[in-house]
Amino acid sequence: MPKIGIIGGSGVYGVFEPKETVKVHTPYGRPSAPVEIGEIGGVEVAFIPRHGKHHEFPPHEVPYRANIWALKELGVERVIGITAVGSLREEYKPGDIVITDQFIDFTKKRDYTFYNGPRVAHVSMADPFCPEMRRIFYETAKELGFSVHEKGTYVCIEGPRFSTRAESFMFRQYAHIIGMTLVPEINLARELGMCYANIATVTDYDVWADKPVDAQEVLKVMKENNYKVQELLKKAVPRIPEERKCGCAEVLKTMFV
Ligand SMILES: CSC[C@H]1O[C@H](OP(=O)(O)O)[C@H](O)[C@@H]1O
Ligand SMILES: Nc1ncnc2[nH]cnc12
Repeated sequence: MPKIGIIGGSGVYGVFEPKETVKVHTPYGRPSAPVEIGEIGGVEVAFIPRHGKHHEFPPHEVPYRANIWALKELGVERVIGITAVGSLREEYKPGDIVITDQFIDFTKKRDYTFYNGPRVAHVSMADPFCPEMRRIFYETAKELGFSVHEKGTYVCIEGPRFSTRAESFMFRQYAHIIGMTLVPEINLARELGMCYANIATVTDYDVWADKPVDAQEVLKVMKENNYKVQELLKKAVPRIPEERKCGCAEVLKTMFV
């Protein structure tokens, strides 16, 4: 059973040669695509392309609950979310990698929880990312010589449109990177006691800089930098300890009312 699950974002459609493809049905419908099972550096891993095999799910229609539920059902304990993000700061440059450590939620109408009653849960989100995985990804990216940021606050917008200049200016006051998919993927993983880490690749300077971002630019830059994500996963995944000492699952003890 794979203990590590990877959710690939825009431009990331396969991170290994799958040994098996599993069709999972969940109480929340089907995941974005059948789950691919394979190996990275000798470690069994499950993979789901977030937007579907042919990028058919826009960010606000991704079946986030089904994706996380399917991974959980397959035995996954740690989720690695790969995302393409815009930069809100000069020093976060296109091509850089960010090991996100905080987020701000500006989404509007998604399915945020597995607990819509009668069971009620309030999950702690103060430190939402797995510290064990974050350390491993940061150190490995540095070893590989990549330009990597140890921290970054990700503001998640509803999309599918990009921001206005006024919105971007506001987001710049308190976040470093911007995307459309971290929420509610991370909330849902945490509600099931899973670890979550985000490897974000910067693709553009959003709309505050001279040239406003467009989708073609995001996909082009992501394609050019895909090898970094592949190399990082290849080297870092085998370093993730099987036994979790991070405490991410501790939230389950206190979240139910
Ligand atoms: C293709 S442009 C916008 C699109 O790219 C990012 O996707 P992901 O986070 O899944 O890599 C962004 O969040 C939007 O969904
Ligand atoms: N500038 C941007 N805004 C929102 N999502 C993005 N994904 C990649 N670049 C983005």
